[in-house]
Amino acid sequence: MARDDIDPTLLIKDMATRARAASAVLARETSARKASALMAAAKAIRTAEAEILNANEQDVAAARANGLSPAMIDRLLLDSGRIAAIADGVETVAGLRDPVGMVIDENLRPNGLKLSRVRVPLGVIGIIYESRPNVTVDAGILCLKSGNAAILRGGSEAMRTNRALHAALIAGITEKGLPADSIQLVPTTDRAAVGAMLVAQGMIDIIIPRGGKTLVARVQDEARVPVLAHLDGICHTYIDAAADPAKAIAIAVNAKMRRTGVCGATETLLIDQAYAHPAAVAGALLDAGCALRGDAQAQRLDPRITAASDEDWDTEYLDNICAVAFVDSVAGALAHIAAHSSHHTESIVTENAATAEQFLAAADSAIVMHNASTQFADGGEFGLGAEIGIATGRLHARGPVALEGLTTYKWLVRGTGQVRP
Ligand SMILES: NC(=O)C1=CN([C@@H]2O[C@H](COP(=O)(O)OP(=O)(O)OC[C@H]3O[C@@H](n4cnc5c(N)ncnc54)[C@H](OP(=O)(O)O)[C@@H]3O)[C@@H](O)[C@H]2O)C=CC1
Ligand SMILES: N[C@@H](CCC(=O)OP(=O)(O)O)C(=O)O
Repeated sequence: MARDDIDPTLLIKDMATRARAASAVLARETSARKASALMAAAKAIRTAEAEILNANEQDVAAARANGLSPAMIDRLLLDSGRIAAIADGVETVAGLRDPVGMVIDENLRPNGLKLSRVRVPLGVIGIIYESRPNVTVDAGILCLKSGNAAILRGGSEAMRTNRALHAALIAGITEKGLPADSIQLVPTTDRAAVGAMLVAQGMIDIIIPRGGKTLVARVQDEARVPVLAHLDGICHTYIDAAADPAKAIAIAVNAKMRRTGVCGATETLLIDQAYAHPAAVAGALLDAGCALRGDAQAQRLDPRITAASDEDWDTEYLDNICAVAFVDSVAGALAHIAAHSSHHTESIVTENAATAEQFLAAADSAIVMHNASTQFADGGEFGLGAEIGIATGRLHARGPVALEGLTTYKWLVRGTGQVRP
C-alpha cells in the first residue's frame, strides 16, 4: 500500500527500528536456515509470476505514457524469462558460501593471545536504486544472506513491480521463520524519504546509492550516514599503439554497444597517436550505429564524426554515443582517465605486457581491465552470483559488491589470563 500520507522522517525511523531488530536476528541465523529461506523465496517468486507480470504491465504502461526512453523501458520490463532468471539468481545466492563467521586471518602474539578477524554483517543497509525491478530481489537477498537487514528504495517507475516482487520475497522468508522486517521496501515514491534515509545516522549503518547525477548531487550534499557509492560510469577504453587490430575493433564495439544503458558501457574511446588503424575502429563503431564526437584529430578519421565539446569528456551518455580522443601513449591515456573518469571501469587494449601492467597499476578505478570489454563490469560475470552494483568509491568494497562486500569484521581475542604490563 502507498504511504504518501506519512511523514518521511517518521516512516524511515519506524522502518529502521524494525530493521535493527530484524538484523539482530539475522546476524545469528545459521547459513542453512538463510539458504532455506532463500530457496522458499525463489519458489514464491515463481508462484507469483502472474501477479508480478500484471504489476509490471501497469508500471510499463505508465512509463510509456510518461515518455520514458526505450532503454529505460527495457530496464523496467519483465517477462516470464526474466522472472525465471530472477528466481534462478535467488537459488544461486542461496547456494553461495555464507561470508558471516569467515576467518579473514589469525595471529598468535608472543604473549600467547590468539587474534583473529572474523566477518560480521554491516547491520542495517539502505539501498537507493533505479527503476530496475531485479535489483529489489538481488539487493534484498544479498543483504539477507550476509546477515543484514535491508531498506530498499527503488525507482518510482517500478513501484508496483517492486511491491509484487517484495511480497513474494517476504512470503518465502517468513514461511521459513525469518523476520518479515529483514527486507523492507520504502512504501512511498516521495523523494523526501530518500533524504530521511541519508540522515538516519545511528539507525541505518550504511547507504548504498545506485544511480546517476541527480542522486550523486543529493548524496554529496546531504548524507550523514556512511555511503558505499555505486554511482555513474564514465568508463574508458584505451587502444594502445601495440593493440591487436581485430581485438581493438571487437572490444571497442562491444564495450560501447552491447548495452548502451548500463553503467559499465564505455563512454570515451582513447586512441594512441601511434596506433596504426584508428579509422577502422571508428568506422566499426559508426557502422554499428554509434554517433562519435571527437577531438580535432579524431574528426579527421571519418566525416561522420562531429566535434566534441569539453563537456563530452565528462558525460555519461548511456546511449549510442561515444566520445573519441587521441592521446600520447599510455601516459596520455592515464592522464585523461585521471581527469575525467568516475572511477568505475577502464580497459586497455594492447599486446604489450609491460604497458598493460603499467595501465593496470596506475589507473585508479574500481575495475581495470586488459584486453577485455568494460561491459564485463558485473557481479555475475565476476563469479559472485549476483551484485548490489558496482561500487565507485574508496571504501572497503570496490567494483561488484556481493556477499563479502556487505560485511565488515571484528577482532576476536582469545587469551589464557594475560594482563597487559
Ligand atoms: N554503479 C552502479 O552499480 C550503477 C550505476 N548506475 C547509474 O545510474 C544512472 C542511471 O540510472 P537513473 O535511472 O538515471 O538513476 P537516477 O539516479 O535517476 O535514479 C536512481 C534512484 O535515485 C533516486 N533519485 C534520483 N535523484 C534523486 C534526488 N534528487 N533525490 C532523491 N532521490 C533521487 C531515484 O528516484 P526516483 O524514482 O524518484 O527518480 C531512483 O530511486 C547512471 O548514471 C548509471 O551509471 C546504474 C546502475 C548501477
Ligand atoms: N552490472 C550490470 C548492470 C547494472 C546497471 O548498469 O544497471 P542499469 O543502469 O540499471 O541498466 C550488468 O552489467 O548487467
